[in-house]
Amino acid sequence: MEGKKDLVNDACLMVKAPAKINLTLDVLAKRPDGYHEIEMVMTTIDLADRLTIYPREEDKITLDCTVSYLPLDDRNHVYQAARLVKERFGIKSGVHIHIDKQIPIAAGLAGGSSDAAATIKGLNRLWDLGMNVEEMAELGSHVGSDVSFCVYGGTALARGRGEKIEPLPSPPSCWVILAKPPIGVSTGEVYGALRIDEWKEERKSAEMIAAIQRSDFGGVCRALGNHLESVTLEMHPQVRQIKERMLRFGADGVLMSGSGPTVFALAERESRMNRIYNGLRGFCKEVYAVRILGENNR
Ligand SMILES: C[C@@](CO)(OP(=O)(O)O)[C@H](O)COP(=O)(O)OP(=O)(O)OC[C@H]1O[C@@H](n2ccc(N)nc2=O)[C@H](O)[C@@H]1O
Ligand SMILES: Nc1ncnc2c1ncn2[C@@H]1O[C@H](COP(=O)(O)OP(=O)(O)O)[C@@H](O)[C@H]1O
Repeated sequence: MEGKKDLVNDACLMVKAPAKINLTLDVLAKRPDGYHEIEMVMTTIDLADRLTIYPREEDKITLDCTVSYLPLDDRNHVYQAARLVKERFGIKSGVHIHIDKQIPIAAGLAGGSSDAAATIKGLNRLWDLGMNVEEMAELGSHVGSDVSFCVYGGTALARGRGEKIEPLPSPPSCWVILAKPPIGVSTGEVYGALRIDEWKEERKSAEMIAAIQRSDFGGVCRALGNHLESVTLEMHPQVRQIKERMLRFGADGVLMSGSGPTVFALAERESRMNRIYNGLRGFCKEVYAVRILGENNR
């Protein structure tokens, strides 16, 4: 492995990068800078990439990854995050970062954003930079809109273009069954196809926050909502088929995450989780059953 030749020693640091799901995603307005003003409730789940960070003497950032189809240069969010930390703090040494990729890519689960957040948190520890969570979230927002939330983790309301974070309590404990159809979705394309002038969809974030605060699982299921869902459903009819199948197998609530195409079902009981998981497996290659991760990990 070329990147590991000049490692300082065997000392390395491991950081977990969990995926997120959107319990809500309300689009409020299109902004002059091209982004959309949004409100969304997100929570991290127990499906995670793992990063191993090796210090190196040479002033260079190198990456390797368990999957072959991700770029390992400055197009990778991990590279961008590491470069940003080095620039901000004037660090003259380097790192090699190994990415153990478990989160599906371009899936609406913020895999790349979570890797970037884990890189910032890991380098903060490795180089003893003393950044607090707010400072790391601010730095991360320059890599992507979802990176700030991923720095906080847990459950939170995200506002602005996604970078203004207010932590929330954890939703009631439940199973999350995820199914990703074999298509990748471009977040920019989905936002771009929104016809915001004709927008009449109900906003769900306030109702979701109230249900979470009451620890009301039924209320959480009723408050699920995503304004990007109809756009992606129109582009990819398979997403609707997965939703229908999940409901038929007994899901308590079903929604597409982020810009998609991953769809998740919530289930309180393990028996339901098993039914949904087994019912989806013959239909879709990528199916996961995981738990919500809980409180934020500040
Ligand atoms: C939709 C969401 C929901 O959590 O996630 P994913 O589906 O990507 O996981 C996020 O809003 C995605 O965040 P992220 O993936 O970090 O987006 P960015 O890289 O910042 O932006 C990609 C593109 O999406 C559009 N964009 C993004 C965020 C936003 N509030 N308004 C936008 O219009 C812009 O066109 C931008 O160029
Ligand atoms: N470390 C990374 N992991 C995943 N995708 C990455 C990474 N770095 C850059 N990307 C690019 O970011 C895009 C979005 O990926 P991802 O974060 O997985 O999806 P999403 O924004 O839908 O949650 C992909 O086109 C991918 O090539």
